[in-house]
Order: sequence, then C-alpha cells, then structure tokens
Amino acid sequence: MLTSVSQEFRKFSRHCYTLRMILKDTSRSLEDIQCNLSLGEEFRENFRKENVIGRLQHMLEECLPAVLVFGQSCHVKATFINYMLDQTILPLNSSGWRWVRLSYGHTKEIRLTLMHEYEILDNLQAHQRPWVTVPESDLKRTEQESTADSCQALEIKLNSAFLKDKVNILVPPDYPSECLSDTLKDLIHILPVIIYVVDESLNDCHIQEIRIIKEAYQDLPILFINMTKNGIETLSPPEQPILRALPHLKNDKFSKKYILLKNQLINLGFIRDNVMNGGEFTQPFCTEYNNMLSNDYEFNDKFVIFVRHTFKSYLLNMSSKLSMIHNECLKNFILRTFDMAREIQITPQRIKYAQITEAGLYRALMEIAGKKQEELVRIIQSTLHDMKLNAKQILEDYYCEEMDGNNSHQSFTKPVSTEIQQIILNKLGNAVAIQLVQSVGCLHENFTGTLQRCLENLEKNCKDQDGNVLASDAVKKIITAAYSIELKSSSSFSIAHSFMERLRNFIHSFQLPWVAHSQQQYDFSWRLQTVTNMLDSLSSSKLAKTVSAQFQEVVRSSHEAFQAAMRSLEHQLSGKLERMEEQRIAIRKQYAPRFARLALESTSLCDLVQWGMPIQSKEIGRGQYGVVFACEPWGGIDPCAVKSVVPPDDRHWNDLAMEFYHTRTIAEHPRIVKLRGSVIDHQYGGGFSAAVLLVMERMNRDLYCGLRNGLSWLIRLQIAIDVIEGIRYLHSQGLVHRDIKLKNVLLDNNNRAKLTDFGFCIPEAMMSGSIVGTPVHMAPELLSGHYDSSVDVYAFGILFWYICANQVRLPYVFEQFLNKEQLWTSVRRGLRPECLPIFSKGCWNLMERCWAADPEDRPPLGEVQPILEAIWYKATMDTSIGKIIKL
Ligand SMILES: Nc1ncnc2c1ncn2[C@@H]1O[C@H](COP(=O)(O)OP(=O)(O)OP(=O)(O)O)[C@@H](O)[C@H]1O
Repeated sequence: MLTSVSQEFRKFSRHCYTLRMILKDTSRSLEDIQCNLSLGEEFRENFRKENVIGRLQHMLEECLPAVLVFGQSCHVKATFINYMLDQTILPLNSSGWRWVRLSYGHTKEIRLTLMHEYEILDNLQAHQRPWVTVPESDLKRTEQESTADSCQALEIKLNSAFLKDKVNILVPPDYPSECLSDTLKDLIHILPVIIYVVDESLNDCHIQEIRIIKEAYQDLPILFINMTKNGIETLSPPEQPILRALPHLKNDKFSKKYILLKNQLINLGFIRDNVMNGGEFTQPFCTEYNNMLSNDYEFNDKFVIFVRHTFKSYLLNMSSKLSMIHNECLKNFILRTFDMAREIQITPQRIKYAQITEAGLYRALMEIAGKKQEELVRIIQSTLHDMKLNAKQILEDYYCEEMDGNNSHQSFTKPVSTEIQQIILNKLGNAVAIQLVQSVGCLHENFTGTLQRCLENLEKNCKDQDGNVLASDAVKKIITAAYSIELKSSSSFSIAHSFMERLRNFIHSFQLPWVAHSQQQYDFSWRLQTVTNMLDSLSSSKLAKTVSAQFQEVVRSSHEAFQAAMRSLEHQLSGKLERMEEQRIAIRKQYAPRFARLALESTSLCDLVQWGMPIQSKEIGRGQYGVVFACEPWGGIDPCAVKSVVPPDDRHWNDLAMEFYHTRTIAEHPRIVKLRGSVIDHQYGGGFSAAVLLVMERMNRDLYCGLRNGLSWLIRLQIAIDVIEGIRYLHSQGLVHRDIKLKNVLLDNNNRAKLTDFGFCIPEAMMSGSIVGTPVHMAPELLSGHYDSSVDVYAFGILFWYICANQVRLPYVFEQFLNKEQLWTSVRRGLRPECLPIFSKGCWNLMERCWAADPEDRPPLGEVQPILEAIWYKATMDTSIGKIIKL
C-alpha cells in the first residue's frame, strides 16, 4: 500500500514538472506579447492584479509536497508515523515535540535546524550513541523554544522505501492550539497532505485546533485517522442506537470508539456522512465533502485515495488556472483580430466616404453661394425698399427704444451717421443672415451629422495610436469654418454679426458724402433725410455680390483646409493600418498558435488529472493525420471515440492546437460532434513523440460509409438539412469549416448528421488565405487565397451532389484528371459535376447555385435551408401518397 502512496508522490512530481514547463513558456509568451503587441493590456492587468502567475510560480518552484501530521497527542502521531515507515522511529510515550521533519537519505542522519534551514550545532543524544528510535530528549522542545518563532526542527533522514520518492513527513510542534496559527504561517513552502490522527473523542482544544487548520487550508481536505490499539471492539448495548442511526456501517468491522468519533465529526461538520465509506471523490475542490475518516483497518486504501485526491486538487487548481490564462489570451487574440480585420477593411471606406461627403458639401455650398446671389439682391432690395417706406417709423422706434433705455440727451448727441448706419446694417444684416442660416441649416441636416461621426471615428483611431489629434483639430475647424454647423440662435447671431461687420466695411469703403462729423447736432427731419439718402445710395446688387464672394471665400478656404487635414489623416491611418496588419499576421502566425498549444497542454493536463488516460479499443477509422479508436467511457461520455494524432512537426502541433481550441470552445450544438477533452500521451512512441488524444462522442459511421451502403432519399435530405444547420451554426460563431466533405459528416444510430474534424476550421478574421481542404470540394477562389465563409457553401454544393447521387464515386467529369492541379485548372475554368438523370430540377438548381464561380452568386445558407426543407416536405408527401396508392 505505502508504495502506492509513493507512486502518487512520483506521479504528482511528474505532473508538476510538466506544469512548470508550461508555466515557464506562459511567462515568456506573456512577456513577449507585452513587448511586441499593443493589445491585451486589460487582461494581462487582470492576471497581474490577481498575481496568478506569481502564485503558480511559488507553488511549483518553491514548494514541496509533504504529509503534514497533526494529532490529538504525540503518542498518536508517533503511532501513525511508525506505522507508515514500518519501524519504531519515534518514541510513543513522549510529548512537547519541536518541529520534526522526516525525509529520505541514503544513510540515517539526524540534525537540528533553525526554520529548516540553518543547522544548529547541538549535542543531540542521537549523536552520542547508536539509535533505532529517536531519543525522547532530542524531540523535546527546550524552554527557550517557547514560541513558533524560536522553535527548532529535528531533521531526520532515513533510508526508507516510503520516503524514497521525495515523500516528506512534517510534524508541527505540539503547542497549545492558540499558537497554531503562527506555526502554520511557517508552512508557506509546502504543499500539504493534511492528516489529523485521533484515538478518542475530540475535546474543545482539538476542535479548536481542527478549526484553525481548516481555516488555514480552506481548499484542502483533511484525513482523520483513528488509530486503535486493541483491534476490533464491540459496541455495548447502550451504544447500539448510534450504530442503528448509521445503517450503512452495519456490516463493517468498526471499533466502538470509531463509531463515536465518526458521529462527533459528522455533528461538528468536519466530515460528511456520505463519503465516509471511501471510494472516489466527486467534487475536487469542495473540502467539506472531501474530508475523510479512516480507521487503521481501512487506512491503507483510504490513505492512497486521499493522497491522490489531495494532489488532484492541487493539480486541477494549478492547471485550470493556467488553462484559463491561455484560453483568455486566445479569446482576446481572436476578438482583436476580428476588430483589426474590420478596421483594416472599414477605414479606407470611411476615408472615401468622408472625402465624397465633404466634396458634396462643398459643391452644395458653392452652389448656394451662386444661387443665393440673386436671392440676396432681392432680399437686400426689398429690405432697403421697406426701410425707405418705413424710414420715419424706424427712426422713431429707434429713438423710443433709446429713450426708454438711456437718457435722451445722450442719444441725441451721438454721431448721427454711426447711428443711422447701425440701423441700416442691422436690418440688412439680419435679413441676409436669416436667409443663409436657413440654407445652411438644411445642408447641416444632410451632410454634417454622419460626416462628423465618421471623421470622429477616424481621428479616434489616430489618437489611439499616436496620441495625435492634429487631424481631428483640422476636421473640426473645417466643419465650423465651412458653415458654422451649429446653427443655434447664438451661432445664427454670430453669422448675422459677421455679415454686419462685412456690410459695415463695405459701406465705409464707399466714403459717402453723408458721413457726418462728430458732435454735430441734428434734428429729426435731417435724420430722416439722411436715412433716405443713405438707402438710395446703397446698391443692392453690389452688396449681394460682396456678401456672396465672402461666403464663397470662406467655403473655399475651409475646403482646402479639409483636404489638407484629410491628407495628413490618411497618411497617419495608412501607417497605423500597416502596423495593424503586421500585428494581425503576428497574432495569427505566432501568438495565437503559441497560446493554442499552451492551452492544449494545460487543458489536457486538467483532463488527464481529472479523468485519467482514455482506454482505447478497436480502430474505427483513419484519416490523413490520425487514427480514430473506440474508447471506454471517459469524462462522462459514453460511447466514446479517441482520435490519436502524432503531430510530426511544429506546424502540425499548431494546427492541431487551434483545431482543439475551436472545437472545445464552441458551445455544444446538436449538429456538431462533441469534443469532450484531450490528453497528451507523452509515453507514446517510447517517449520520443507525444501523441495527442482527442476524446469525443462516438458516432455510428461517416456519410461516406452511409452512402456506400445506401440511404433512403428522405434520410439523405434530412442529412443535407443537418449539415446546413451545422455549417450555419459555425458561421454564426464566426468560424469557417473549410473541409466539408463526406468523411467529415458523421451519422448517429438514427442517421442524423453532425459535423466533425475542425482541423481547418478557423475564425474568419484569422484566415490568411492558406490553401486547405479536400480538392474536389474546394471552391476556385480558395486557390487564389482570397476567400470567405462562402467556400463552405461551395463545398456543400459538391456534398449535395453526392447526397443526391446516392453514391460515393467521383463525378464522371472529375474522374479523368490525373492530379489535383489538373482538376483545379478545370474547376477554375468552370467545370462542375455533371447533372445525373435522377436529379430533380430543384436539387440541381440548388447545387448549381451553391457551387457558383462567383462567391457573391452563392445563396446564403439561411436561404438554402428552407429550400431543402421544402424539397424534404414534398418528398415526404410523395412518399406518403405513394404508400396510400400502394395500399
Ligand atoms: N467521433 C467519431 N465517431 C465515429 N467515427 C469517427 C469519429 N471521428 C472520426 N471517425 C471515423 O474516423 C475516420 C477518420 O477521421 P479523421 O477525422 O481522423 O479523418 P478524416 O476526416 O477522414 O480525414 P482527414 O484526417 O484528412 O481530415 C472518419 O472518416 C470516420 O469514419
């Protein structure tokens, strides 16, 4: 038995070694991302905050597993340890122990250390004479060792089979329970397997001690071991009810004390009733359920199970954390490449849109300026005419207002010419401005909203990249300069104001004779006359021309400013897009495969620890890259199949890792074969070449096999619908399968189909234009490297040909080719499978549409499915009518 415990330690250290390698690679890869990619800061920040990597490094690189022995007394602890080591190494009747550590050594050795590190030269009894059992006095704490800080440790090295595989046994000093928390703080460098040895019911001190241990090691289970001295004890009659209350124990040979102790532990919530009889644990991380109690009769078995389970908890905990990091990184990469692909595609369109829209705006504004000139003349004429007619009223109103607001004396002493000019300019300016504001307001609606958003988006990306806002400033200036797009009352006023300024300048430039001298006093009739003269002297057409010219000038200069800003923006963006494309390629070719491989390794380790190595039986299929075997139920999947792949080189490892990631991460779907997990078999090929075992649900056969044996028309149609559903699902997840073919459609016992083999399946954004697939199913554009998800529609067209033909022979027109190059040349020229006499018009038509040369001409799958369903429905009706006629 105890060799089984050693084996568990050995297995654990092997897994830890694998984890250490993965962890090292992960840290290197994360550093690499940090240096070379401008993405993922957010999620790295998360890992940093929680310090996942740091904690894993600590666990894997600085900690050693050890059996940590607590107990009710030194006596029980000694009994237990002696039993484990199969020798009386510790004295049974002693107390007041200091730290004791037992580990493997070629020869027996004993020494005293401070905090397990510095040897203390001490006159140990064991050094004075030969010993079998450690002298009591060497174990005993001295008076100076009264606290956890000052406690020394007795290091004992033994040549024991049990300790050989780096099994360490550690016994904390038996301080009172109040000191235990401090003692446990010293244990930061071990991964404990926690044992609590008892030989009688627990008192308050023990209970307190156990609570402290539970608190300190929340994620870990405790194995309570009841060491009995006298073998089987029978229960006295008053204790019978306890046994009856625990009926499942009736048949076992348990001591009286054991039953009582068990009852107490259950009542205290330290163990659960239902796991006490041993067996496998079901819930790896939940210690409440996993604490165990064992007596010395069942100890051998339970101890191995317990050690295995504790190590399983450690390994699952560490590997799932690593796997989480890898999968998060990959998810982030894929999302980022989606964003990048979109950005790369959309930015030139945005620039084009901004240029076209601004050009339209410019044309419209210039047109307005031209057209408005006549309108402006009319407006100015009619305003002047109105003013002439109402000159007296205008003056009276003006002076009334002046007198209401100020003192009349002052207003009559103002320079009269300035006042009158002001009145005229106000009236004219307002009339002209209102007109322009209305026209521009209408343009604002048509152009500037979307244009502005588009420009903001372009400039935002530039800001992201360089913190450079020049383009944005220029664009904003263009919009405001071009037409003060914010046509609210305040800006309308500013337009009016600016036109009045221009008009004033214009009037001044005439140097009219009626410009009055300052301080001159004038009567009302003189003022009226002056107004009339002024109004007569203004040329409405000249005024309109000036307004219009100035208007055009503003528009033109703004347009030029816009174009200059756009050129600079374009320049910045093209640099940014180039860098983005480089990063996209780096992610696709380098980082995503690297993390996919790490994810495959960490997730496979999780699966191996949790479910063990899958047990393969007979071969059920063989592909280009792997062999598929039937397999014993694994991970809750029954029936099960294992695809065993031995990637010959890094490229194949990467492809397989990406396949694994995509298959594993897409949510379950009835039309997709479920991948349950994976395991890496490092022992494969004598340990020279690792094999990856992908474990999935086992199907009955593939469609190739189904068609070769013959399937009814209705079943074949249902399979076609299933395939379309499967592809639609993949596309909805942003994935392209790229290898739809008969052997990748698997059938269950009811001939319902599911898609499998995601070796070439890839997110659309990560596609690089690699030429992959099976020759006859490959769309012509695949060879050019520029393609999208519609290659799956093409492949379905060919698959549907086989489905309708109900056979697996190549189409006749393809049979003649000697190699795939000849086939592709002809397919590129438009050669397609021949129409067989059994094909209905509807089916042939659908095939032809699916394999159209131009991807744009292929129907969306959302359209294909109802067509197939209609054909299926008709076939069902025909079949039932046929049956009725036969009857
Ligand atoms: N889950 C499964 N259940 C039952 N049979 C399967 C399963 N997976 C694969 N097979 C059988 O094993 C064969 C080989 O499958 P595999 O995925 O290795 O290769 P392939 O798709 O035929 O070819 P390639 O390796 O070129 O993609 C399949 O054709 C199928 O008959």
